[in-house]
Amino acid sequence: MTASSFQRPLYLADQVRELDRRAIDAEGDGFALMRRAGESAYEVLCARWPGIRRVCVLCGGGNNGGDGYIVAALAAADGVAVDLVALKPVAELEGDARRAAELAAEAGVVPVAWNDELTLDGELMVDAMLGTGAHGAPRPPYAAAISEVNASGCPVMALDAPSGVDVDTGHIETEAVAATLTVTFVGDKLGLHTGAALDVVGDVIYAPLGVDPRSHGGIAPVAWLQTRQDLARALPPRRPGSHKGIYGHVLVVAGAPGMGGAALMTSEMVARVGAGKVSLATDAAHVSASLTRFPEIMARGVRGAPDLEAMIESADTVAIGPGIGNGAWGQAALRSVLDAGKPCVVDADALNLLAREESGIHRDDWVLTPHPGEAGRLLGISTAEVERDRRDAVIALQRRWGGTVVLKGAGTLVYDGDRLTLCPFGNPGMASGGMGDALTGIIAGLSGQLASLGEAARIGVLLHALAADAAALDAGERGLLATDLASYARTLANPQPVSSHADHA
Ligand SMILES: NC(=O)C1=CN([C@@H]2O[C@H](COP(=O)(O)OP(=O)(O)OC[C@H]3O[C@@H](n4cnc5c(N)ncnc54)[C@H](O)[C@@H]3O)[C@@H](O)[C@H]2O)[C@@H](O)CC1
Ligand SMILES: Nc1ncnc2c1ncn2[C@@H]1O[C@H](COP(=O)(O)OP(=O)(O)O)[C@@H](O)[C@H]1O
Ligand SMILES: [K+]
Repeated sequence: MTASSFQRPLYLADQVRELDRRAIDAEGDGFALMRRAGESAYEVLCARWPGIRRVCVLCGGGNNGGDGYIVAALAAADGVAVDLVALKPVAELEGDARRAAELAAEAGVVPVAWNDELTLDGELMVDAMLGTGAHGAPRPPYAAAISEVNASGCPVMALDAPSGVDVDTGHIETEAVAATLTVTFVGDKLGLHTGAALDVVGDVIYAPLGVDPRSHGGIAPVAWLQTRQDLARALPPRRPGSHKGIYGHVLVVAGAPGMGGAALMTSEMVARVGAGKVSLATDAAHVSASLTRFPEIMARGVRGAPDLEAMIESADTVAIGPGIGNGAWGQAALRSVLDAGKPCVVDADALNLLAREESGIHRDDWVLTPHPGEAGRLLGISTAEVERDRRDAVIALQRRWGGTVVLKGAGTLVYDGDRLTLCPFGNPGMASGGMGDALTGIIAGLSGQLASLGEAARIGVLLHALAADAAALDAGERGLLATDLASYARTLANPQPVSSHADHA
């Protein structure tokens, strides 16, 4: 896939430090960059908290602290009362951070050394304790200061990253500052957009500080942040002369005895995002409900392998997994699908069966959509290990199983062996049963309309999350159901205005 000009590149801490270094070399002055970091943070602060009277700035001993001293200097010069808590004595600061502290002193800011007796208050806390130079869990006195910031109950603006977050992975080892917003500098960081970090970053505002990371050749981003515009780019209006044969025939294999809901939710989504034809192979007991609810979907009860093989034969893509269980029905169905060698989207119980039974399988023409638990089973590691480094996990899954892997959960990652994309949309209302089935249907439904299965996975993840956001905007996150997504998914699958022949007459 070609790089979308809309997508924002994401980097690791070491890469951003290298970007900093190159920008400083080009400019010949590191302090100018730090000054711009402080200035842009202060601008964000004033826009978000206009008329603020009192701030508390906590500064660490490195350059992240330096950014904080600049913010403190600017606030004090503006007549804002500043309490500055220094985690390292100013006399021990070095380089640019030292210069920034001098600037704050000139503006009348008097630092107070951190001690456990301090009670933090103010209208706003500014977290300038740890940035890209942090390694491992926060050590004393940072750990205590982080707890104290969180206990204060004040809004928090984090500079570059909330202290305590691993900016490479989003992992939080012990405790991180819970920010209201994070202003991140020079290059945006992967770990601010996935996993546990999402609970503490607040709104992430990217401030490039005049540095264009893309102009610094040789530093390839580790991932790309999707944008809404990606949908319109991928899903142009349909050709007026279209017929159903060109948009793909998707077979959904889902719903072992007693699990018909998953089959209906998956196949409804296939149809709603515009597949040309949808068939459903399910347990015979679910057929009449399916026909009643969706007469457009060709539902058949599967009695044995020959039945299923015939249905697979006539399909372009197969989606398998939702509600297939781990019993005989599911095992036989998965075996038939894998033997047929058709492009497929594999989810849910099919992934658990794969993890249990298939040792050497590796394919290009499939999409696997594990949530972190399923991902752990596929890799033979724990869910916690998957979540500790989601990027590492999705890359390992793709290497092991091939194709395109979607690692679900907040900050969903999609990796096709070449490009890693991160979906910044979606909301906690999606933590409800059936949401994964909807995603499987959306990806399979798009597969016949896009250039590759990998693209169907990327665009499907985006569309699914945006549909959930639109639905949550209407009626809230709590109580959001997978079936609520259908009408929004349809709208989002048509991002361009629709024209009819009559318009051209
Ligand atoms: N001139 C530059 O390089 C620029 C740097 N910038 C800022 O500088 C930051 C990076 O600065 P640094 O490289 O000095 O790193 P940091 O300021 O992020 O952290 C380094 C300090 O934290 C301590 N530390 C590291 N891990 C710790 C842990 N787990 N527990 C307790 N203490 C720990 C180190 O001993 C050191 O004192 C960026 O995040 C950004 O905020 C920006 O001002 C832009 C310009
Ligand atoms: N907090 C969240 N933020 C964003 N997306 C979420 C969140 N929680 C769940 N999701 C998404 O909802 C879907 C849930 O899928 P899954 O866990 O397989 O559900 P189920 O098995 O119940 O169908 C995934 O696409 C996941 O990324
Ligand atoms: K910070």
